[in-house]
Amino acid sequence: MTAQVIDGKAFAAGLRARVADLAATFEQAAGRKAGLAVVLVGSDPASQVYVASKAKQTAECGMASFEHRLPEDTVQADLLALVDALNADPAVDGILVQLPLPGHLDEQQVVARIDPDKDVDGLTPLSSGRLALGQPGLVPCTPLGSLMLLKDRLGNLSGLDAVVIGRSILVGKPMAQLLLAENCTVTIAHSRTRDLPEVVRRADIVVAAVGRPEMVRGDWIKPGATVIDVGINRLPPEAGQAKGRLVGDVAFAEALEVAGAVTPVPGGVGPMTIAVLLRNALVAAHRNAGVALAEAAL
Ligand SMILES: Nc1nc2c(c(=O)[nH]1)N[C@@H](CN(C=O)c1ccc(C(=O)N[C@@H](CCC(=O)O)C(=O)O)cc1)CN2
Repeated sequence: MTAQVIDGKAFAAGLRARVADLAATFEQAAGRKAGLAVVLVGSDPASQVYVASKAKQTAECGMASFEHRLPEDTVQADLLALVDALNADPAVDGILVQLPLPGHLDEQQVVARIDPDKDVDGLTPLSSGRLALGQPGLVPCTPLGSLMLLKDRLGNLSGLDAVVIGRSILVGKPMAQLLLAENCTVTIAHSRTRDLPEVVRRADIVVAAVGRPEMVRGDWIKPGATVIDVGINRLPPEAGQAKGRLVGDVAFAEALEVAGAVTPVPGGVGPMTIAVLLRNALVAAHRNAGVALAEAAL
């Protein structure tokens, strides 16, 4: 039987609609809009597209969008000064610095400078610590979006075997923490993992976040498993085409033959990333303004 294709685009649209409803209620209660600031340094083409989408979707949800585009040769001190100014701005509830930053900048220092109460990316040391300790806080967008898709498909995840392939700060590590908090038995696999296919074959849940096109093959997947593909890789263009095809880290057609459910690329986890960012910005706005929010509604 063919696997269910998990429609992240539709799920993200539903989440954005809920955010928009609650953003309007927030504006009534707080007497101002919730505000999200996004900082882009340089001209990476993919980052430009993501930042433009973030600004557009923020405004569509009825929140204030503050976009800061800085030149490629921006120095660390100037970027830190902008973060400081956004930290101090009462109209800004959430701050996101688009990653990756140009190589000459110290990413960790920039992220750590963000006020944890405005850390809608969930990447500051305090947010990471809270997640590890099981304390409430803001959680990185892609892992939280992936968890929402998993819970929507599977309900209770308790006791399931989960393998996360990749150990990045942005996805792999927080994803593993979230699955652990749901009482999964979690394995984090990475480039040095021995016999990766065999490790993956044991998993009821596979989260692939390695950045290697179609690396996870169909015969690695346990029959009926739920596969979340976080990879977004552009293949070289075929003859006569300007752009190459987008593929994930999972061989999608092969996975469809074995898995119980699988996210497509595009249209799976990707759209959830921005929808969860808007959700996090709204959560931060409520906390910063002292307005109550039933977070379960999101
Ligand atoms: N500070 C951050 N930087 C980056 C993050 C992040 O969460 N915080 N994530 C990624 C990029 N990203 C958002 O920033 C992002 C990636 C993908 C998508 C998306 O909707 N993808 C579409 C396909 C888009 C295309 O055609 O290229 C999909 O999968 O359907 C949205 C946001 C790295 N940086």
